[in-house]
Amino acid sequence: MRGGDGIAGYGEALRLEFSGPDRLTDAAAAWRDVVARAQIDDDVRLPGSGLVAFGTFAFADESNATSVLIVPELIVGRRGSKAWVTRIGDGAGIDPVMRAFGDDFRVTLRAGQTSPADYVDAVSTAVGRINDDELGKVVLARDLIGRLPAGSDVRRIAAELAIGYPDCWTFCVDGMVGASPETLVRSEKGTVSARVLAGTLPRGRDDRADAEAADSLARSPKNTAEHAFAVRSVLDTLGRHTIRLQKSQPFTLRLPNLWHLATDVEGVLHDGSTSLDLVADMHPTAAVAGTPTDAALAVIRSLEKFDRGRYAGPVGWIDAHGDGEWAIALRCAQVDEDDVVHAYAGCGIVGDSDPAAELAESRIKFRPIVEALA
Ligand SMILES: C=C(O[C@@H]1C=C(C(=O)O)C=C[C@H]1O)C(=O)O
Repeated sequence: MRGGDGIAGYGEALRLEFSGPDRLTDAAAAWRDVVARAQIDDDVRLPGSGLVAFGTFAFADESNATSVLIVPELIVGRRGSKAWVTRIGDGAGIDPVMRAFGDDFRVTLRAGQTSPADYVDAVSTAVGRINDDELGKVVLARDLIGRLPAGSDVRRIAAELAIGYPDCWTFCVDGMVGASPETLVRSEKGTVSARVLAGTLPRGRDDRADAEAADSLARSPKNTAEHAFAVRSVLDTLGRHTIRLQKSQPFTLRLPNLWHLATDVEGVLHDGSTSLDLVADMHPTAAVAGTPTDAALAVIRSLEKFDRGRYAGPVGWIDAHGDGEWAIALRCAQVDEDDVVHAYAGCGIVGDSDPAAELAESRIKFRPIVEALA
């Protein structure tokens, strides 16, 4: 959901689970099979109408988290002035009734497997490795943990995020809930687009300080270098699937909690890839892993003490044409079946990163989810 437009599913008509290094290509193939066997009646013909699966995928090949594609029994969608209902399989029996939110809850998150001091140490070690020329950039994250009262209504968290962060993509799929400012890829009727982020500064305390923050972000060699890595990785991959690939100039994107450096990319699909094929090829980008990818993933494995689960993985939806909208799962938390909440946030580390500043930045990135739970 973004800016009031979006799709919400009820029930589960089909649930497909994936894991391991081929989880994304397996999902792309499985979705082709599902579509080939489906009989679809869609008069609305808008992005998100007709047969749709929602998905959330683990970040790492070796993760213990399951990756899923879920086809709901009933979907309610809205885009601009149009709204629709899609019924799937036996969904004919379900009515899209409004269900009141469950009880209000307040949860405080505390440090998980990485204390703030551990994070500062990990960042220092990473800076050392970058300056030894082992790699150019690595994204290091830390985790927070908490527990919701039993049976809490996770929709409350999604609703808070959608209201507070209308320019972000708010998602809630299989307990993975968040509001991400960054897309991995969107495809719609042959046009492929992406919003790449990397480079961050906190918002200023007043208008003047805020304008200065945006200005210094746009001029900062550290942030522009970090941003360039992320844009290059997206252009390289999308270049294989598109023609007329264009990028905007980097611009400063204002969110309620911080400024990001952003670049929008758009091209014309030339090889019939579905949005999941593109996701499979693009993940993980330099925005959430680093560069070069393999060296960055090795540093993440050695310095992060936890399984990222679906954090920093692709989250979104795909329709019967293969079109879809996939965000990178950031500013998010995973609510497990036992009501335990794991939240994650990370920062792109380059050669001149200051560990204390990165810790402060990660704190601000936690703010959307920490506040939505409070
Ligand atoms: C890794 C995260 O964010 C990423 C890292 C950024 C940075 O370091 O500047 C900015 C946006 C995202 O690409 C996160 O929010 O957890």
